[in-house]
Amino acid sequence: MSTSPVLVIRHGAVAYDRPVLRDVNLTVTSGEVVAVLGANGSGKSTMIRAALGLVPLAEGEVELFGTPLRRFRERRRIGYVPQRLGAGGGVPATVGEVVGSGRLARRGFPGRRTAEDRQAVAGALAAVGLTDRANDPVASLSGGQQQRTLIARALAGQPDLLVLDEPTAGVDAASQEAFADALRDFVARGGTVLLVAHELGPLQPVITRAVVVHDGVIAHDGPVPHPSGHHAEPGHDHVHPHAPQDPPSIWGRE
Ligand SMILES: Nc1ncnc2c1ncn2[C@@H]1O[C@H](COP(=O)(O)OP(=O)(O)OP(=O)(O)O)[C@@H](O)[C@H]1O
Repeated sequence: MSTSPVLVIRHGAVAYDRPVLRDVNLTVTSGEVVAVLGANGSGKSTMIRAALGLVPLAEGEVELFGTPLRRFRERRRIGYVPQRLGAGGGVPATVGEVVGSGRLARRGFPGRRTAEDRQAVAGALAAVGLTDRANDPVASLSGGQQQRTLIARALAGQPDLLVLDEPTAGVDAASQEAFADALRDFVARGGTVLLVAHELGPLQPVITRAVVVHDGVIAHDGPVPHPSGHHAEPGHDHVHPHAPQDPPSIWGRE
């Protein structure tokens, strides 16, 4: 199996109105499932968006599949599911249509739908457990199901790298298990995954490496750190404001 770098960030820095990321160095290799963890506002989303060229780097460089970002043209090799994007949004599309749109980059112009397209869409719907909802309007689905629709759209494109920003936020436990299985299957077929998460939950066994972002720098890169104290309690959702005496945590929301 090839272990070539899929994504490299070297000395990456991003600033909006103020610096948000500094000297980020990250290499994701083929077959890895890397979780980006860290507190609210630490820079996790910014890091993956910069890696995809959605946010400009103030310093440093990015390579995707061995090609510098500015010369990278094989967008279809990447499936990206952004954070909290309501797939419904008043668009009267069905689940099947939204997932089918994930095939567009793969089609030539004028782009007829092929048997392969149909198969990929069916496989992606099955992977996220939404086969029986294919003909329903996306707007009629729950938030978690809409999130799964977007994951299926990314899977339908049969990317080599799947980048997901909080894919399981607001998704129930059974769906998280189904998503973990879908990821396993994706990696078994040669895929690589980079995902942002607050809680790993059922995803934990699938994760091969964790990167913790703290205050705009990578504070840990290695095995998944174990949550400690009350952060480890089931159901702890990390959204409460911490009392000043709380120990600092690199795990949850502060
Ligand atoms: N487009 C933007 N313009 C200005 N500031 C931004 C922008 N996007 C993010 N920020 C700021 O950059 C910092 C990092 O944000 P980012 O979304 O990367 O954090 P995060 O770790 O993903 O947080 P969360 O867990 O809440 O999603 C935050 O202070 C945020 O307010």
